[in-house]
Formats: sequence, structure tokens, C-alpha cells
Amino acid sequence: LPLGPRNKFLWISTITMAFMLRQIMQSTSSKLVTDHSKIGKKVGDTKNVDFDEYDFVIVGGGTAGCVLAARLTEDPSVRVLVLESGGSGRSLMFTRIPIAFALLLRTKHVYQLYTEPQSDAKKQRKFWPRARMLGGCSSINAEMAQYGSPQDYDEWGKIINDEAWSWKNLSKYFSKFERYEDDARYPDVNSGIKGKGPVRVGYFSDLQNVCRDFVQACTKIGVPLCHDFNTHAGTKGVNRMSESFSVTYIDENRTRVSAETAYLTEDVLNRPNLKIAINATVTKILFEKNGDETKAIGVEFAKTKNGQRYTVRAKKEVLVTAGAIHSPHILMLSGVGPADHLKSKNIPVVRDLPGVGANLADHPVVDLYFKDKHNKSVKHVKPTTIGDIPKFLGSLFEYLLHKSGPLTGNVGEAAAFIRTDDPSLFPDSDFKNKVKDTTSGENGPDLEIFISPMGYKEHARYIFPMHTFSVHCCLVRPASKGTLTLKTTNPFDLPAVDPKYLSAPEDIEKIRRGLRFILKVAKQEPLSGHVDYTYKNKLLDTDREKATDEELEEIIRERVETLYHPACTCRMAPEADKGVVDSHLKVYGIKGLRVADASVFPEIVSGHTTGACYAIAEHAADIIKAEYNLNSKA
Ligand SMILES: Cc1cc2nc3c(=O)[nH]c(=O)nc-3n(C[C@H](O)[C@H](O)[C@H](O)COP(=O)(O)OP(=O)(O)OC[C@H]3O[C@@H](n4cnc5c(N)ncnc54)[C@H](O)[C@@H]3O)c2cc1C
Repeated sequence: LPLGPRNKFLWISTITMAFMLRQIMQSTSSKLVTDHSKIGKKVGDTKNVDFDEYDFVIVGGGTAGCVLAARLTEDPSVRVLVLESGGSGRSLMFTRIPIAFALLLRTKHVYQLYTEPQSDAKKQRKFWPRARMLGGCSSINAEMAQYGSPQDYDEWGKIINDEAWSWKNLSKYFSKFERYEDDARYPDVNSGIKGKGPVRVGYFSDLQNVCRDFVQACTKIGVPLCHDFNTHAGTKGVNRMSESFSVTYIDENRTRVSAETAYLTEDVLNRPNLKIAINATVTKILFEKNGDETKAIGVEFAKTKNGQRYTVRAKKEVLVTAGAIHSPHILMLSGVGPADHLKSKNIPVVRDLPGVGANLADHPVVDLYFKDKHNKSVKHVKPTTIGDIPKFLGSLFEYLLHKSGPLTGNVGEAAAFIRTDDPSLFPDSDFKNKVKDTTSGENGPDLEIFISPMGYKEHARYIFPMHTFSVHCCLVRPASKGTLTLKTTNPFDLPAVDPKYLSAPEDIEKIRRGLRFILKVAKQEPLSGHVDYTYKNKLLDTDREKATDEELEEIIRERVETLYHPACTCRMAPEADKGVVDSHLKVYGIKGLRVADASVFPEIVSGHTTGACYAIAEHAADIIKAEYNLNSKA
């Protein structure tokens, strides 16, 4: 552009903005290894090239993997290698700006997974994005820092018959990872019971008026206010909610806190006993048989589908932390899984474990959309009209200059956790169909209702062009369970995932109750003051109140989506109960092999899943340190 005064302004603004954006991105440390020949041995290399040996090889540098890497290398005598199939998460701008994560979902930094056609959801294939970068899904999630209910963990302790996993013992690991400091704006939060760990949590996200008023409206229809979801009381009484969405994984600089930013600090990366290889996809685990004993002795990995394979040895253990999709995938590719299925794919069976890939659980969510009377939605954060562009630039400047505004939002700004059998919300006189209790205990919820200050579909690919807000009904204790199986034996092909959404009829009834709850809240002051009831549009749900049960069921089957929480595919449970790992997270029947991530959940928690993954990994690190007599402090 010629340098006229107007263009000069444009240039200066653009350069300033680019500079400021650069500031919020953190550079990829030179500590990350990209030359794989420096850490592994080429498969097929006839010369007996010396290659590095590590005590522990961590498969997947995601949420749990980063925790294990940092904790285990606190002992300088232990050598740890992390193999991560993606690159650095913190060097990507869209992981740093809190609201921008949705822009990453359909990029090469995210596995583009689709479910099998869902028989009970109009045969649709549902998009299931999973992160492919350091920090894993903690680098792309919606930053909601709610950890589930204490009863969920008591249930875990019972299933695996080990009190170490029940809330009274596991809760110390939640304190170990989180860091919450006093916030004068939230005097009712007891910081004395909070942790001082590396993962900063706090009330630093944006809160739009419509979301604040949702909270008020909920309290008016009988949902008590809860000042903090994450206490020992948890969601006790369940009809409680927070003033804003509890806390978020967003720090005082209004940037995302991921497992990579919190645990892989410069100090940790500089430890001589830690190596992290990126763009390194583990293709299989290597085993050695000695009599009746099978031991994991290392892994094979590669950069690309047809690229050079490398191997690396693990003197002590292989620790699989590739998440709920890829951990069972890697086990199966390596011969650990249901024998019949492996044989059908010509994979030699190392250990028959029918639980691998079974029990797939996820939180289904159904959204309702309302026209925003005040035209105050934050739809301009992803501009869809010409008019959105100046507003977007304004918000970008506000974010960069003042660290405030809608870009500091996390989409799900306020929430209510309720029970579908709560007679004060769902009286028998109005709700004739009975519901089965699938909660983890009488104080656990089965529904989460949360609100976003804009309407969107298809994981934010589609933003409504008019001003809307959406309220989401998420079934946090679904009865429907699914499966994960191999499609092919190529490790670079994604597995077949079938969550079997809505296959249990009670799931429909519970979500329907949730939708009725939403429609009632939308009619309640002060939220009703935000709804334009005169605006008619078939896409919106403003006048859905009179919908029949059948019509709501139709909406549920049409709109059901994932809340991105797959779990339980390598369940920690007795082997006879389709368990894959024991209470020390060791894979049954194999030495030197553990799994520690969302796949080991014995049951899905009635809340968000990142906290549980951090706690599992912190606990796993202590279990391993105790077993090998390792030091705890760096
Ligand atoms: C869009 C989205 C929004 C979410 N919102 C929230 C939220 O608001 N709050 C919340 O608590 N939870 C949320 N979640 C869920 C939460 O982030 C995950 O449950 C959690 O982070 C999973 O951690 P993990 O350690 O099990 O796996 P991940 O964090 O997924 O880590 C797995 C890692 O393994 C790597 N990997 C996979 N295969 C291989 C291989 N073969 N070789 C090497 N590396 C491999 C991956 O690249 C990844 O880094 C969300 C998730 C998504 C996707």
C-alpha cells in the first residue's frame, strides 16, 4: 500500500498488533528434539549403532504426559524421554488467546477424528477433535476448571478396591497440581483449602451480562448458588452453581494455562535428564518374552506414515499417556487387546485383554439457541459479517492493550450442575417418565447446564449471523457406552470410535429434562430480559416451550455432539470387569507397562476431565517414585 496518512495508520496498527501478538506466544524451546536419529536407533540399521537408553519412555506429551515428565525428572538420576506426535502447543497463537481454541480444531495440530455413524442419532458421524501437540487437549480445551464431584472418585476407589483413588486420598493430588491465590473479588472462595501447584487457575476469564443473568435466573427457579465447585463439599446438594464458571485454566496475563506451559517450564526443559522429541509418533510398543513373563522394553516411532522407523529402549518402563483414543489404539497395534479383534487384523496377540477399547464413555451435549434482544453477543470474535470486523479489531486491541474483553472468554462462562431426579426441579406431576439414577452418589449431578454468549454449531465452524446466545445441556453421567476398535493396522490411520450416543433410552429422557430446564430458565428474569421473543427463525429455540416430548427427542437425536471428554477405554478396574490396568496403573499381565491418562478412568466423572487427568498423573508419578525409590525434589 502507498504510504498515505490513512494507510500509514493501518500499517502502524498492523505492525503493532503483530508485535503484541508475538509477545503472547512463547517460543518453542530449542530443547525439543526434532532430529530423531539423535534419540533412537534406525530400524533396519545393520551397523550396531549405539542409541540412547532411557529409564522411562513416555508415549504422548499431552496433559498427563507433561506432568509425568516433569515429576519423574525431579530425580536427576532418572533419564526420561517423551515422544510426542505433534509440536509445541505454546508456540501456537490460538492456544494462547483463551477464546481462540476453536480455530485450531480443524487444523493439522489436531487429530481429525469422526465417530462411526451414530445409529441413535440419525446415522450422523460426529466430529471428535483430539489435540496433537505438547500439552495435548489441555492446549486446546475450553479452560473450564471444574474437577467433577468427590463421589466420582469414591466410586473409583470402590471399583478398583483401593482407597488411594477415593476422594479423601486423591484430593491431595488436585491440590498438588492447581494454584489458586486469594482473589478479593471472590471472598467466598476459601483459598486456604486450595493448592499451590504449577497449574494457575483463577477468575481471569470474561463474563458477559447474559451469562451473569443466567446464574440469577437459575437461582430463582430453585438452584442454590455455589461459590466454588471444587471443594471437599464438591457439588454436594448439587443444585448449586457458581457465580461465573467456577475457575478457569487462564492466568492473570489472560493467556491459557496448559500442561505444557505449567509443567514444561524452562527450568524443567533444561534438565539434562529429560529429552522431549516432537513429531515423533509411537507406532508400537516393543516386548521381550522371558518364560511366562512379558516385559515392555521400548517403543518404535516415526515421523510420518512411510517415514523411517526408529526404536528406543526403556530400561524401567514404558508409560503410555496418549489419551483416551490413542492409548488403547497403541496397545492394540502392539498386540495388547481383545484377542479375537487382534487376530482378525493379523496382529500377533501379546496379551488378550478384552477391556482395551471397551467401555468408551463420553459426555453428550445438546444446545438450544436464543435470539439476543440487546444484540450484545460476542459473535464478532469470529467475524461472519462486515459489521463484525471493526468490532473484532476493537476486541483484539482491547485484549492486547488491556488484557480484557471477550477474547479472554472461554465460551462456557457460567454453569449449573443439577440432578434429573431432583423433585424441586422436575416434579413427578410434570415429569411422568421415571429416570434411573446413574450418578456416582446422592450428591453427584447427572446434568450440567452451561451458557455461552454466542450461538454456534459444528464446533464453532458455523456462527449464527444474528446475535444469539446458546445454552447447552450436557449429560455428565450417560448410561450409553461405546467401543474403540482398529480400522487398519497402520498406526497413522485413526481408529474406529463408536460412542453409541443415546443407545440407552434413559439418556434421552435425562437430556429432555435438561432441555425443559433450559426453556424454563430462559423465561425467568433476569435471563428472559435478554431474549427477543418477537424474533422468529426456524434455527432458534425461542418458542420451543410448547414442544412435545417427541419433538424434543427429535432435536436431541439431531443435535447431539461431544463435550470432548472421551474416557474409560483402558479402564482401571478388575480384569474380570473389563479392566486394563490395576490400581498402580500397570497393564495386566505385562511388566514395565503403565497407562496414565483419561483412558484409565474407571467411570466417567460428572464434570470436566482435565483436572482428573492432572490428578491421575500426579498420583502416578508418586506411585512410580515410591516403587523405584526415586527422589521427589529436583
Ligand atoms: C475442544 C476441547 C474442549 C475441552 N474442554 C474442556 C474443559 O473446558 N475443561 C476440561 O476439564 N476438559 C476439557 N476437555 C477435555 C480435556 O482437555 C481432556 O480430557 C484431557 O486434556 C485429556 O488428557 P489426556 O492426558 O488423557 O490426553 P491428551 O491431553 O489428549 O494427550 C494425549 C497426547 O498424546 C499424543 N499422542 C497421541 N498419539 C500418539 C502417538 N502415537 N505417539 C506419540 N504421541 C501421541 C497427542 O498428540 C497428545 O499430546 C476438552 C477437550 C477438547 C478437545
